[in-house]
Amino acid sequence: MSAVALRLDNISMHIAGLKAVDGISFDVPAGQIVSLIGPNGAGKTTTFNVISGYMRPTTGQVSLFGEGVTNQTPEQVAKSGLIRSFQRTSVFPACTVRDNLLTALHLQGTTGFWQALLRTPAFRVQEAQLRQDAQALLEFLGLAHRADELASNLSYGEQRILGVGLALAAKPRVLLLDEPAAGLNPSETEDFKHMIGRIRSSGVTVLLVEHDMHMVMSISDTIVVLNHGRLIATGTPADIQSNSEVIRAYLGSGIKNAQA
Ligand SMILES: Nc1ncnc2c1ncn2[C@@H]1O[C@H](COP(=O)(O)OP(=O)(O)OP(=O)(O)O)[C@@H](O)[C@H]1O
Repeated sequence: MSAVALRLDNISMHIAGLKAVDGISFDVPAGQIVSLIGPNGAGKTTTFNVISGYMRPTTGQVSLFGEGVTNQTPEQVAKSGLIRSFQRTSVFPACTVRDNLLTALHLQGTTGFWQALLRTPAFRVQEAQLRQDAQALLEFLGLAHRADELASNLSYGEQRILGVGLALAAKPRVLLLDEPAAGLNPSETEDFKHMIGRIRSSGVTVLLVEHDMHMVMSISDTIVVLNHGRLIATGTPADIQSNSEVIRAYLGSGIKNAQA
């Protein structure tokens, strides 16, 4: 049996009297791509907010590789290895693609201000390592040919990929992706899909919220379906596509289009 990367145990989140999330429990197995789907207002973003420490749940526990992270701040959760990439791009537009990644990698660096100022040997060794890491990340993202371009000159799809690169620079064990395909054209969506596959192959567990059912059905190992704050189904893409409650609540007549 594979290890559990992320476990939600009876999570509820009441907001102004509304049960935005109502007693949900599910596991994200290590090394899998798991998608969280459901109609608008189902509670997906609220669940992400609870997992990543932006909201304190009304009830329940979140654990990451067996360690409780409920009620930790987003910074503490990130330190524990869970990084969230937001739907809105968060790149530095006036910096080159390479400098964006170097800045994100620097945030993980261990040498301090004085070492940097005095350019100590430790600083120079780390600097060389960061440049190598940035190059490896550029190649992983498929952005090596755009390395010296200003981020503001990238297409929307490339900026989204760079945004994920900034999250990867933090070396996550679990990556949360919020609607990665939103606003992407079909070829950008295809590129993004392949990149998510490469992220999984590199050993990072991925949990995503996504409305693009082509993407969800073709890349997910497991799908978790929410409706009105409750978990109504969990299973493989094939299970979910034939689940009558999910079809009624969400997939509806779009089921044919949802097939990978
Ligand atoms: N800060 C808030 N204040 C009031 N109500 C909220 C707040 N956040 C979420 N809600 C409500 O909680 C419910 C769940 O919202 P949530 O954004 O989690 O759904 P979602 O599944 O992410 O929807 P979408 O697909 O539209 O992003 C909705 O009824 C929403 O209006």
